Amino acid sequence: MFKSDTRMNNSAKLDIKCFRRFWRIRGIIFPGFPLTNLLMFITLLLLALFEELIIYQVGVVPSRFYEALENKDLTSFKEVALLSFFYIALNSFLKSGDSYLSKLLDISWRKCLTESLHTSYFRGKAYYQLSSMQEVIDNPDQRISQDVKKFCSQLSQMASKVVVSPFTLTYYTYQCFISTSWQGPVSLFVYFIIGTCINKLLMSPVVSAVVAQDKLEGNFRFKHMQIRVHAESVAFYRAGTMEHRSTNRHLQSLLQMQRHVVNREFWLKLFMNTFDYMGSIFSYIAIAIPIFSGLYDDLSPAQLGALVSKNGFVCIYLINCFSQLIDLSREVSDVAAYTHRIGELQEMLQKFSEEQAAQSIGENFESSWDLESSLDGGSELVPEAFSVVLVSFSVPGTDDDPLLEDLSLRLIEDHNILVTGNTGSGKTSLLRVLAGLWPTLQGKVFMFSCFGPRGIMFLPQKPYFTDGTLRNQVTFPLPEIFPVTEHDDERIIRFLKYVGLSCLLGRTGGLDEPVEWSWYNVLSPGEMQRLTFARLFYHQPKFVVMDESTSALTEETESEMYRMCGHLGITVLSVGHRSSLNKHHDCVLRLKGKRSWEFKQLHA
Ligand SMILES: Nc1ncnc2c1ncn2[C@@H]1O[C@H](COP(=O)(O)OP(=O)(O)OP(=O)(O)O)[C@@H](O)[C@H]1O
Repeated sequence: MFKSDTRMNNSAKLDIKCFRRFWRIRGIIFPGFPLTNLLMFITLLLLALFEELIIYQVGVVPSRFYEALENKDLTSFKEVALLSFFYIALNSFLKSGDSYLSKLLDISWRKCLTESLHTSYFRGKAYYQLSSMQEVIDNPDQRISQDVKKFCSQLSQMASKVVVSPFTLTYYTYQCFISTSWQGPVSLFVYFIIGTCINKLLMSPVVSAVVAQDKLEGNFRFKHMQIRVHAESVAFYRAGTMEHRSTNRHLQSLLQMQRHVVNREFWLKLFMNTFDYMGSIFSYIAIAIPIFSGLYDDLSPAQLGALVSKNGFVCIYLINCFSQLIDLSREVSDVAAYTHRIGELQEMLQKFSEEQAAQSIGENFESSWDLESSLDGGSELVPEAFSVVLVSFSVPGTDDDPLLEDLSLRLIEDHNILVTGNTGSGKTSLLRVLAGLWPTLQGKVFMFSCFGPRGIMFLPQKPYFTDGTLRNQVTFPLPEIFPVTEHDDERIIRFLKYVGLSCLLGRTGGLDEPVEWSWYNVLSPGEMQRLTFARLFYHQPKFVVMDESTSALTEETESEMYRMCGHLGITVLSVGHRSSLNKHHDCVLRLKGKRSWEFKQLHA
């Protein structure tokens, strides 16, 4: 496993680090251009503000009803009744608009954030490095798909409330001050400050527990995915019982953590409920102070009733604003937890990106396919793929124990090389070094060819199939924008036929028919290797590096594949164990274990 010096901080809290991470995410969900998200957010705020104004009008309607009824004034009663219907209709419209806009914002934020993470995740080989660093960054897939989704939806639901609350607080504090003098607002503010401090204390443990719960959630989902992907192997081993136990173990840890979260939330909720109910009592105390101190003694009963109703609403609403802020703590703790998980991923991806930028300075090969030279066909075909000069390497993170030392090797045109050696001697690792996936300890790999159809291509030990049509499998990894020529169909069909897979055309219904099934489930290992060869012939690179790519084929088919490579002018470096491979290669690199190796001509 890869090791990293950047250990992730497990004690996720609502602290300055959380705010810093949130601020970075803010830059992504509110990009400088286009301003769509910002405009949507401002509209949402205006809607929320307008909603608050209407709520105030609705809130003072009962006091007007009191006045009209006490004075037995029918005209004014009708007016108030009509007005209240209008306010209610307007309020419903504003509430629905608010919820509609916040959902749109949720989608738009999710798009920005996920796309930004995708950009860093698929840049260079970050996805590969992350997959080898599970102990540092758990479940990156869950962070990108689930945590981002929950982050955006929670944030969009609470954002307008948080931003609008200073305005409503100011307004209702002012109204409260008018009706209860300074005692009312001051006592309510003291009450709120004490509440916030207690809330902060109770919320921090919830944040770290939610982070841990999300990690276990990802592990549980991953276990199910593992069984789904390897269902056949599990069935062959009759390992259902064993896997059942293991999956239940994951579930148990998850549920245990969920219980832990619930326990911690209990105290938070207990406090929130107490705060809410105490708040409503407090609001009556705030109104009682001026009444009992004789401030309104000169008012008639009708006027006093209307005033109590109006002031009662103002104080209760002010308390309600405070309560709402405190109630938001559950959402805030969730958002803080997701902020940490997304932030950690961003930081790790940023680190990879910087490392890659530093590494690629001075290197003369591209990390992705060079399509330019394939397009214009004009670049020079280089007679040498790479040159390995006195290279030593080890599994990254175990630098003191090299797998191979002082290796020198060149792959030149028409000189096929076979790499053999015991299992675990470092054959695949050598290919990782050649492909730039692993760094070297000493020495250097000089790449003279680009990656791509006119350069060098790597066929990994485990065949890879993307989702999509049969054409997508053969032309992989060329992107859709790559021009497909009119000869393509003919070439694809010809190579499918050559590798003995023309039957696939019938099974899929044609080159461009989308298929629902997974290629891994329907193709045998031999068929997968044949399809990989069809892909190789289609691209017809100058050089190919193959890792046990014929292990599932018969010797006869293997010979046909190598014959076609020779016919198409593809120079091969193969990793393999079979002696039948010797005849297709000019020299052999034997990895002897314990860091040593030997290089020999095969046909003297
Ligand atoms: N990601 C990794 N983390 C830790 N150890 C690793 C990792 N990848 C490879 N190794 C170790 O490095 C050594 C060389 O592995 P490698 O895959 O190169 O062997 P190989 O010669 O290709 O074996 P085989 O013939 O079985 O494919 C092995 O001992 C393996 O366990």
